[in-house]
Amino acid sequence: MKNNIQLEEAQNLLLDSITPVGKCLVALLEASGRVLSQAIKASTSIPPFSKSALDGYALIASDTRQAESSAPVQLRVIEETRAGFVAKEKVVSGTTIKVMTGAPIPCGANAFIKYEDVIRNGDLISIFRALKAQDNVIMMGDDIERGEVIAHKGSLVTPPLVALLAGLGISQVPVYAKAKIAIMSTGDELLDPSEELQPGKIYNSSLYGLMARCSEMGAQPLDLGIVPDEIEATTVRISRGLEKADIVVSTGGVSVGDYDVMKDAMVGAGAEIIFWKVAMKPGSPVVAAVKDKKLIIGLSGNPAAAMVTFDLIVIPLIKRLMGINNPLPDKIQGVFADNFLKASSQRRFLRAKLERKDGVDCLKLTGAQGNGVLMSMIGCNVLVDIPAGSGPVISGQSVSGHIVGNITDAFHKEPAFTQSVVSSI
Ligand SMILES: Nc1nc2c(c(=O)[nH]1)N[C@H]1C(S)=C(S)[C@@H](COP(=O)(O)OP(=O)(O)OC[C@H]3O[C@@H](n4cnc5c(N)ncnc54)[C@H](O)[C@@H]3O)O[C@H]1N2
Ligand code: MOO
Repeated sequence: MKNNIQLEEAQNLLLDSITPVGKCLVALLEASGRVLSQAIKASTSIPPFSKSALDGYALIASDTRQAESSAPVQLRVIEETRAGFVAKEKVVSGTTIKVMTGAPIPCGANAFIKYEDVIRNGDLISIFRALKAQDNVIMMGDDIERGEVIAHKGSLVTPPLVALLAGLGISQVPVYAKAKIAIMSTGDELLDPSEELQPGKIYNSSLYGLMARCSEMGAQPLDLGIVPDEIEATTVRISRGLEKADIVVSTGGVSVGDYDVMKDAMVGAGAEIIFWKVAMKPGSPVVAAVKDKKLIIGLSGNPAAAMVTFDLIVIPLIKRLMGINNPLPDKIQGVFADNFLKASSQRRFLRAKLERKDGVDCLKLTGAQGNGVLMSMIGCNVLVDIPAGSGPVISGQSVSGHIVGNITDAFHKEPAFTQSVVSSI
């Protein structure tokens, strides 16, 4: 068992020991947010035929070579067609077919002219300028060529990709299966939020927060509930989790107290401890074990510490399980926009929010940084990484951080809506 290792070593040790879960085919809408388990090749072009970019007339460009404002060329209208229909007639020299936007190019034609640029009189149109072949034609394959790879294995299925897949007539999408993450919270003090609060007890916040995080990641959380601080009960619960899930995550019981039973329970369940303690604050007592190639990760009981370590250690594992090639959080460099005066002998992760001001990426603390303080997880999208042995961090100092949430808000100037305050009920 390794002890007190660096975060990067912990991340890599765990990432190296897992492979993506299975693959499956899902309906198009269900694929949104999932990861492709194979590359997608276009079996058809988009558009599948050349078509008109505007409402107008299909013609042969060379027929208009002599056209001038003072000497228009006249063409005879022989048919009308529109999107969804194929013209029956062929355009031959001296003729034209009226079209609506999106109509397939009629046989014989090679350009379109818009209504506003012609004068129609009976079945004749007058054209006052010369056109070139392909003018106003959206060519077949303009968007996607048949045979083109439109998305690679490991790509995230985003809404534009859903649209492209639909455009190619793909209704079932090959994706990685959802990772199943079983989560339990240990602690004799814990109550479910549905229960009445009792003296000395607290509500179990971590279980719900971590399960919600799993759902947000597109994984499937399995609720293993609250477990008392007893080795045997915890062992049984770990084993139950291992039967059903790809990873088992627990909170609490990882420190050195008399009731910190997690390591013993992991061993009791037949797992081998990989490491205990990571050189970071919060969340240092995290413990990881493996049984039959499945990981069990014991996070610290302090709610914010549990969430921070979940983001830095467990989420990359979930991403890898679901086929994402680069699962570690992206890094960002920014200007610290606060004062954090506490010197730190340990490497410390501060909950912060990215705000772009006058083109500068500022990292502003989201609130108090105590290991149990959950409020500052709200709005936190970056964990500022303060190296071990640092003195106070002051405003204006350059810092680096790990992106753990949605940072698009940072680029919006105004809030999208007026926020109303909701009191707890
Ligand atoms: N002698 C030492 N004591 C402690 C050390 C140490 O190094 N030496 N480390 C401290 C640090 S740092 C942490 S973190 C904790 C880790 O302890 P545990 O993982 O065993 O966590 P617990 O003691 O079970 O809980 C800590 C704290 O969080 C509350 N808690 C626990 N679970 C939940 C939950 N699901 N929802 C909400 N709140 C929860 C719990 O009541 C405690 O207050 O050890 C320190 N001690
Ligand atoms: O390591 Mo504890 O999780 O710092 O709060």
